[in-house]
Amino acid sequence: MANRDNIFAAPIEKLGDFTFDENVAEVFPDMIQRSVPGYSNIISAIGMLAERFATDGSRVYDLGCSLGAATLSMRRHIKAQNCTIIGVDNSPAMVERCKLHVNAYRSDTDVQILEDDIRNVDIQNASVVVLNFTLQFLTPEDRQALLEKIFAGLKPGGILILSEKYNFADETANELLIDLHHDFKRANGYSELEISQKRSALENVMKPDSIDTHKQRLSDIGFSSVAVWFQCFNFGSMFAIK
Ligand SMILES: Nc1ncnc2c1ncn2[C@@H]1O[C@H](C[S@+](CC[C@H]([NH3+])C(=O)[O-])CC(=O)[O-])[C@@H](O)[C@H]1O
Ligand SMILES: O=C(O)C(=O)Cc1ccccc1
Repeated sequence: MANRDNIFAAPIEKLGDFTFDENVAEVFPDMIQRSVPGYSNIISAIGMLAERFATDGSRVYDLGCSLGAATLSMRRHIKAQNCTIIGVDNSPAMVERCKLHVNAYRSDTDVQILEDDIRNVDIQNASVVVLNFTLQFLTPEDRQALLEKIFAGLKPGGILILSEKYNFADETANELLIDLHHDFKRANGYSELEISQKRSALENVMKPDSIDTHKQRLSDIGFSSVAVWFQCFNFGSMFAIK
């Protein structure tokens, strides 16, 4: 059984910014499952998309891989020969645990896990790039630069899978979708205090874009076939094909 997330359960006097430290890594599977609507479905579908898009001898990137859920889903599905999956995360606690998960099984598809900032990682010969709830933690300028680098490193016909929390220009819609997300968290056992303290801790570090901003930015960079393939409340996932 994975450890239960009770990080924000007791009142925190000096609430700092949310970080992916040891405590978060320890409870991460429980936290993400109870916090992100559709997370398991998205992880499964990333495997299915990787199976379709991974090509022989290419690289597959999982940027902000945390404990490697998307990496492992892709490794299970990929049939192409001589692919390498490269998972990258800058949290030492996440990377340490991710390596344990990856090394628990052998597979034909090689997996390398790197402790690094995704802004510094070289992207080349890529058939699939995954940003599963990672882009939202970068500044707007860094989001643009990273997506340009991904576009340049993708092979023609390669796919970017981009999952994010969204905001909505219409204030009524935005508030309703945030409320529904909070209902989802309540239904998964989070208290009002946990919901409000986590919300405050995330305020400075995670600034969601709208679906329109994402689509426009991807099209401007040169991606074709940009589409939202999943949405539940204010969370969703897009693909963009080069
Ligand atoms: N600049 C950066 N460089 C490298 N890693 C970073 C950076 N900024 C944030 N991260 C890492 O991005 C991950 C975001 S979690 C991804 C879930 C995973 N994709 C999953 O499919 O389970 C999403 C969430 O918790 O909402 C964390 O592990 C950070 O350390
Ligand atoms: O919990 C939330 O409110 C979220 O927005 C999702 C999330 C999940 C895990 C770490 C950070 C944010």
